[in-house]
Amino acid sequence: MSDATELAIRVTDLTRTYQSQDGAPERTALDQISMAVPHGEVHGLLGPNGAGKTTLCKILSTLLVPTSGSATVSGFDVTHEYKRIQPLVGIVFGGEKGLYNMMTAADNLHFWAGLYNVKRSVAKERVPRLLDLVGLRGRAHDRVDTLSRGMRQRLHLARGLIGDPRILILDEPTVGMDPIAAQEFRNLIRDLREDNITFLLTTHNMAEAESLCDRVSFIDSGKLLHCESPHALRRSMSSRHRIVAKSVPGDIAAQLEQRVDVEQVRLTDSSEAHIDLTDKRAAQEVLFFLTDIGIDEVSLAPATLEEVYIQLIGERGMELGS
Ligand SMILES: Nc1ncnc2c1ncn2[C@@H]1O[C@H](COP(=O)(O)OP(=O)(O)OP(=O)(O)O)[C@@H](O)[C@H]1O
Repeated sequence: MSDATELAIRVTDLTRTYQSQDGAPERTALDQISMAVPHGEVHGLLGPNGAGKTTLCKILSTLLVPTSGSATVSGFDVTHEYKRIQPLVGIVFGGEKGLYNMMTAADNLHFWAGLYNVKRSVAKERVPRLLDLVGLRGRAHDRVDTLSRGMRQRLHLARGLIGDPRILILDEPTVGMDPIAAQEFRNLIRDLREDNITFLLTTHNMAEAESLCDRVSFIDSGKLLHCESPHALRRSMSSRHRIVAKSVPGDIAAQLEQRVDVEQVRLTDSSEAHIDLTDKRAAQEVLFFLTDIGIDEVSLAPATLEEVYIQLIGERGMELGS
């Protein structure tokens, strides 16, 4: 057996192209991507519109075949052993796909249980349990078109779990949810981690990726740019050095702003000063200076994942993936 069996997902030199209509050149959605995701990891797929994230999710859930290269899920090849993969993988696509509006929440889950070959007796126990898990037991007998968008997303998650998957692929699962519903959804994912489910999560929400993911892969124009923990990425990729200090007097803030290596000094509502500097050395100097004059609530703050994203991908903005 190959070492791929130790991994939930292994992708090797994976390329996927799409034929275009009207004789236009074919489009390369994934360009020789390689990555490995161990069991139990929450792995984020980040990148701009058209980067290739959904294409990767579809290949791993055996909805699409690769053009070249290979991918395995729990050691099974997506092209040749897709029947072994299907029972292991749950898919949750954001938006409207995958639920039948005219059917009730419970009937939708029973329907999908049938497609996943879940025994009736098992489904009878599992459907109410999953509805409970996603907070929809009270709406079990309501038609899907009477549920709010956030509720439908939670029902999507229950649908993704109906086959008792080992790997759950979530493609923008919180899109369109209000902040509370999205928070509850994230809490659910944290709870599910306890069951050692592996998650592949596509999101444009950097705070979500930062709070949920063990590691993230940045994809841009079908290529993998970086694959690291959010924390490591924030530390290694950031060219920004920010000092956060409490109770900085106005004259000191003004004095710091005069330094050539200080980009900006911003005073926040919580009486913190955010001092952005051009390099690490300058940051250390300012750090020493502040502690010297008795300001002891002072620290270096790494960039957020969102800032790293903008740094990596932002400059090309809307051109990407077009
Ligand atoms: N069925 C298709 N036919 C032709 N081209 C496609 C098809 N599906 C996707 N593409 C193209 O492949 C590229 C990658 O698309 P994909 O949907 O994988 O990106 P994405 O990263 O998921 O984007 P988004 O964040 O907008 O959902 C894009 O250029 C897209 O236009």
